[in-house]
Amino acid sequence: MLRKVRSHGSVVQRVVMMTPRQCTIAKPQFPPAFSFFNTIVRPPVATMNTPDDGIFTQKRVLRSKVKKDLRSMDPVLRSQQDDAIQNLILEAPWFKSCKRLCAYISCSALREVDTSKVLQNVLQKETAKILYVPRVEDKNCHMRMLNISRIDDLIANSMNILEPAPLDAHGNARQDVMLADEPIDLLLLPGLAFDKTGRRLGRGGGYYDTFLSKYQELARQRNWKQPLLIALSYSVQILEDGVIPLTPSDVFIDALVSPSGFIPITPAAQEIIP
Ligand SMILES: Nc1nc2c(c(=O)[nH]1)N(C=O)[C@@H](CNc1ccc(C(=O)N[C@@H](CCC(=O)O)C(=O)O)cc1)CN2
Ligand SMILES: Nc1ncnc2c1ncn2[C@@H]1O[C@H](COP(=O)(O)OP(=O)(O)OP(=O)(O)O)[C@@H](O)[C@H]1O
Repeated sequence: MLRKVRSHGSVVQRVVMMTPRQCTIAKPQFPPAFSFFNTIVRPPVATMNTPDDGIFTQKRVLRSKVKKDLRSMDPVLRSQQDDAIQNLILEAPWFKSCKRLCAYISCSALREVDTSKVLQNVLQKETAKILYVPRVEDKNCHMRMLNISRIDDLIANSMNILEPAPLDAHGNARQDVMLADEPIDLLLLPGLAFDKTGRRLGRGGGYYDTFLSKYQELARQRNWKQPLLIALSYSVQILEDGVIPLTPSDVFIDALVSPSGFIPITPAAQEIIP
């Protein structure tokens, strides 16, 4: 949702992100320096709660627990796990051969698995890969995946997550993956918790589940091969099977990359193991 907000005397448009049970109005902030290692400055928030049903409460409780575990993770261990996960991806045949992919821009303040090395590799001209990254449009869990060709194409949104502006430096609309003529082969997904049956707990915005179900439908209509859905996970984020509450719109992942290796879940993921 775009809201006009008065900031130091001038009116600026800011994207205000809404989680399903909570409307959060972020105080305007000046964009920080562009960096993968951005930190979140939490603004004071106005909060509006609506009644919950049980399963969403269970999800919320689990999110809080995992966020706490992530915050208490030793930074050295975290950095080692970031390297291990990214090295596994960079060496994987399914990554090397992939031509078009969607990936998230990691936010260290959210304790997300770092994607900076992977993205740097993808954006080298020699790899000739086409990259799409998320941009929250904030209407009905609406997120688009837009094409970028340089890290400098990104600016911080109200949550301090880097994302592309809809227009590039020449004023041309960036390509939206939903309007592309060719399919993506791979999606690298963030998340708070995962299990080895393919369940994924996101941050509660419904952005990824909504996007994934729409993209899967598009691929079905066009007779395209479905993209591999591969989530990146610290060891502490892999929970016992069945512990993650499930709601009807949850989309299952194909595989996990954790510091201890690639964990295939679906037949599609088994097929790509050398
Ligand atoms: N790096 C990255 N980019 C992404 C996502 C993501 O999870 N990671 N998204 C995936 O959807 C979308 C953005 N959705 C987001 C949803 C919540 C929060 C967030 O900061 N949540 C806080 C709690 C906020 C609150 O409850 O008011 C948190 O998780 O601590 C960030 C992004 C698109 N881009
Ligand atoms: N395909 C969809 N279409 C419409 N709404 C959806 C869809 N998927 C999820 N939602 C809605 O999004 C909200 C959040 O869902 P949920 O708690 O499962 O999110 P999440 O999996 O944690 O987040 P994300 O999908 O962003 O990673 C719910 O209200 C859910 O109904």
